[in-house]
Amino acid sequence: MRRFTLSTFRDFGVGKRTIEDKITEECGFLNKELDLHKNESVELKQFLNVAVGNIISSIVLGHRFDNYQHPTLLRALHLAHENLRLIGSPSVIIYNVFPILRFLPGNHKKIMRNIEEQHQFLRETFLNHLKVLERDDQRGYIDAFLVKQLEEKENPNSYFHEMNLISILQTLFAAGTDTTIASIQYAISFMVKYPEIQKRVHEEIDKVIGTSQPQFYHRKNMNYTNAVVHETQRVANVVPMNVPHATTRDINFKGYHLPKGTYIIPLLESVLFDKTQFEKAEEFYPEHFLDSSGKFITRPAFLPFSTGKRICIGETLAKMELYLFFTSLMQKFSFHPPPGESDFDIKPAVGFTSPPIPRKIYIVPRT
Ligand code: HEM
Repeated sequence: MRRFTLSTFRDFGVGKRTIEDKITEECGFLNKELDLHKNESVELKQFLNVAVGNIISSIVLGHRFDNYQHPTLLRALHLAHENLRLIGSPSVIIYNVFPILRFLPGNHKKIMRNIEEQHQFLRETFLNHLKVLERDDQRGYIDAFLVKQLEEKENPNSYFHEMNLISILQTLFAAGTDTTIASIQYAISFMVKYPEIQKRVHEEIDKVIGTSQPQFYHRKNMNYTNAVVHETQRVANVVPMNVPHATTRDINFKGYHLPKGTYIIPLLESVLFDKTQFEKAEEFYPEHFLDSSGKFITRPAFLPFSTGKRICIGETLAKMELYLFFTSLMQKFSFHPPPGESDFDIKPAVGFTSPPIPRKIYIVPRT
């Protein structure tokens, strides 16, 4: 399924201009929505939800939702995000350690109910596709999966069955939206908190891109902005517990014997905040990703997408979304604390992913 998903993502333009065109198109819609709230204080999350949700919709369904209030998209995103919050809640962490507690009421029961509702919802809305499937005109991931399912219908062991498709859609909506939205929220929040960094990003955009549409190829000349985006991902650490893994054989790690099957939680904080790798590890310091002449440099400990065989499959897509949404928002607007608030704290929410606790931000158009 991982291989099928990666190759189908490529067929539908991930890593190519086609997906870039979809993202830049969505940047335009997002800017228009925000423009309706210029010189107001708003929570950005509601707008970013739909913008990023529309990119996943374009890949899986083959179309975006025109209306930023569209109930189908909002419901799909709500169900996906609520469970990510609940999975990281204290009662679920305790339940994971002591599964005997499953008989007691608590968030673990709500998660199961949500999953059931989500499956039902995805089946009713997105799989309506089946009725109009055109083998030679596949619109997105769902069509590609359904064509494969038809091809393999004589194979009783095929992985291409409805339950797998529903689970994949559920995963893509959860993993592919919440993390990216949280990262863009952090990027803008850091601009609010550090106006002098915001000013440098604006200056670079004006110099390199001017008033043209930001494109991914600009990134090679956008050293400072690129460093800001990387530093955002490092400090934000939006998947703090990573995804649980297990040892596939007995191993010896730093003198500890870990038998095959040992449950491992590889905390990304151990690399992202490693003081031997980042000189001001606890601070927001874009210079971590710049050399002495101001050129962008990568760092080996920069692993927000994890590493190894199960590294995030959405890395290429997420990097493009993060860079393009951030730059085009910054091209059109400047971001400030709401009038009368001088202190702008950025606090992470508790959950499996860790977005900033939503705060209102004052939006000013750049003329
Ligand atoms: C800033 C955005 C993102 C971050 C920080 C992020 C981070 C991660 C991390 C840390 C993992 C765990 C890897 C491991 O098990 O070692 C992961 C897995 C995964 N991510 Fe992402 N991700 C992001 C965006 C996306 C997007 C846009 C998609 C899909 C469109 C996606 C789909 C997935 C999937 C399906 C997995 C499971 C892969 C597997 O187990 O084989 N992610 N991600």
